[in-house]
Amino acid sequence: MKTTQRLYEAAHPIWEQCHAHPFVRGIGDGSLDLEKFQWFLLQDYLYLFDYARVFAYGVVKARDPELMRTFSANVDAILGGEMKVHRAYMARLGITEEQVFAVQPALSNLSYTHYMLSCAAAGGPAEIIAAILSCSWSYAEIGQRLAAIPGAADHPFYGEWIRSYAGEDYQKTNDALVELMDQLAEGCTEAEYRRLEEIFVNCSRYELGFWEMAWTLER
Ligand SMILES: Cc1ncc(CN)c(N)n1
Repeated sequence: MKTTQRLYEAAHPIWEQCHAHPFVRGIGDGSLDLEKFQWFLLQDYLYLFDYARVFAYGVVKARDPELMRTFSANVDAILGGEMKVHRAYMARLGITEEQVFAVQPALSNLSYTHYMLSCAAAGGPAEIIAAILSCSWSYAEIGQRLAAIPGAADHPFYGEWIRSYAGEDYQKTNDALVELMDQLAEGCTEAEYRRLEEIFVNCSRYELGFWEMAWTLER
């Protein structure tokens, strides 16, 4: 069995809780409170800077130039790609970048990013990909599932969010990360695999916590 298949199965019950979370369901049926989405957006914008830093650790730690370029391209894809959608929503809501930086990250957010950063600092490229993969992959799956709901991707407000994560660019970037995880884990021992699984499952738990943070407006 592929490493990523094992990881997926290990985190599957948590991912199903993410799909069933009222925040995610609310995006899908358009009923989500704007205040909750706005809080999510602010927290997620802050989150993405640290998420990009996790990839930046990969640039530092990769020995292979091609792998270095892959990590670097992902830093770019976050700062210049995924965050564009956030900036578009911020413009629609009249929020400036300065206002975002004045917001304190919620502890669920801070704990998540610091966990990823500590895994990246202590580990190598495989641990780094394990730390970012549940983030990238779970959103790819959420985007696809929400886009399959009739009319959801055309919603005048939440449609853009759904289309961005269900879209080809995001899906392709995620597919490449899934493939990279399998490549980096090739030939690893069972103990090494267990460490990757521990990181992947913990990050999935943090993903669920992030939805809850936004839903409860955790300060
Ligand atoms: C918390 C979180 N997790 C995942 C993603 C998708 N990159 C995100 N934007 N934010």
